[in-house]
Amino acid sequence: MTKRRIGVLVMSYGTPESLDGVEAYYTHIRRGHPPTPEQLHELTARYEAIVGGFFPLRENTNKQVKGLEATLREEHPEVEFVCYQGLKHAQPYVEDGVENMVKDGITEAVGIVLAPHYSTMSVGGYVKRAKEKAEELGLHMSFVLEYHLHPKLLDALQVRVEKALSKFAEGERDQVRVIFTAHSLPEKILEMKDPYPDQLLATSKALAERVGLTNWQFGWQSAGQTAMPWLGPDILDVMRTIKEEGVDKILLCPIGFVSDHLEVLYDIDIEAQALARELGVHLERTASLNTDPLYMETLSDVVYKKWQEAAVSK
Ligand SMILES: CC1=C(CCC(=O)O)c2cc3nc(cc4[nH]c(cc5[nH]c(cc1n2)c(C)c5CCC(=O)O)c(CCC(=O)O)c4C)C(CCC(=O)O)=C3C
Ligand SMILES: [Fe+2]
Repeated sequence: MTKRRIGVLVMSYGTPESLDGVEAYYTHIRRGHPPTPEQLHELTARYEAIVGGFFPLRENTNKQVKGLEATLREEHPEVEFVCYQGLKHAQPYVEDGVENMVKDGITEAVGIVLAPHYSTMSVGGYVKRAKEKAEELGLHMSFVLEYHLHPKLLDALQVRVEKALSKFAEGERDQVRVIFTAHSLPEKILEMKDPYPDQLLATSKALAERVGLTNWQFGWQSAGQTAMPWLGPDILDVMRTIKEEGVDKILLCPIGFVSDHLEVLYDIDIEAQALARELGVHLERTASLNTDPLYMETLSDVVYKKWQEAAVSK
């Protein structure tokens, strides 16, 4: 008997294939408007500083998709899960992923984004595109919208916070200010009652409680350079402010990201580290989740539950 096949559309931001591809990628992020030469130069320089010949997010996403498929198959051998990639700003695009499932004869699928916190602008954007394509092609799809308090996700993050804290001298750990961070979004999301800030705070609080942190706060990172206001405070400003208050040990914990990429390897490891040196601050950051088995199990768990829910309601 052939097994029932279930498609899983695994969505992620996407990254260029090469330095030559940065312009097309940036143009896609800017909804078809090419960047100015200065903007292109600035972004290319940031990639050059981290890539060393390859783009880490591409490899990491490939591995996460494979890891999720392996975990789903191991945990649920009675059916056959098949994972497809759908990227927001690079090929294979979200729509390509949906089309590939249909071409392979998939008739039921679950979509999930490699980002644990829901916001209309980010996760909502991926889901809207996948839904539209699925409806057009007659594919039955349901979507995981968030998993920011999943116990296994929190387990994985807790281990990382504890490990990073152990890099500070034993008697100094209670002086370390832990800053949980995520990608900033335009402030206008607040008017739309977007759940993003609250979900990020919920993950932060859950972790602080598990680790027993009393000395922590939340900060936004990687805000865009546009005329409209973005959510703040920015972590670079937070670092300056708390240094003035006497804090000289900081741990950044980027809970909004699940992979090593530009915002972690450049915005934290290069930009924030340079500021830390300037301020005389000892700065550490938690390791990214990448293919941590606990993260793969988190994804597998929420995908399976969503598929079951959809199968029952059909
Ligand atoms: C919420 C959010 C996440 C997390 C959730 C998710 O993962 O979806 C995220 C992740 C990422 N963002 C990334 C890269 C970029 N994002 C940009 C621009 C923007 N990001 C935004 C939001 C987010 N971004 C927004 C509102 C903009 C303004 C333009 C727009 O309205 O869309 C720009 C343009 C230049 C700049 O502004 O720096 C770049 C290069 C990469 C890939 C890194 C790599 O390749 O290693 C990743 C994982
Ligand atoms: Fe981004």
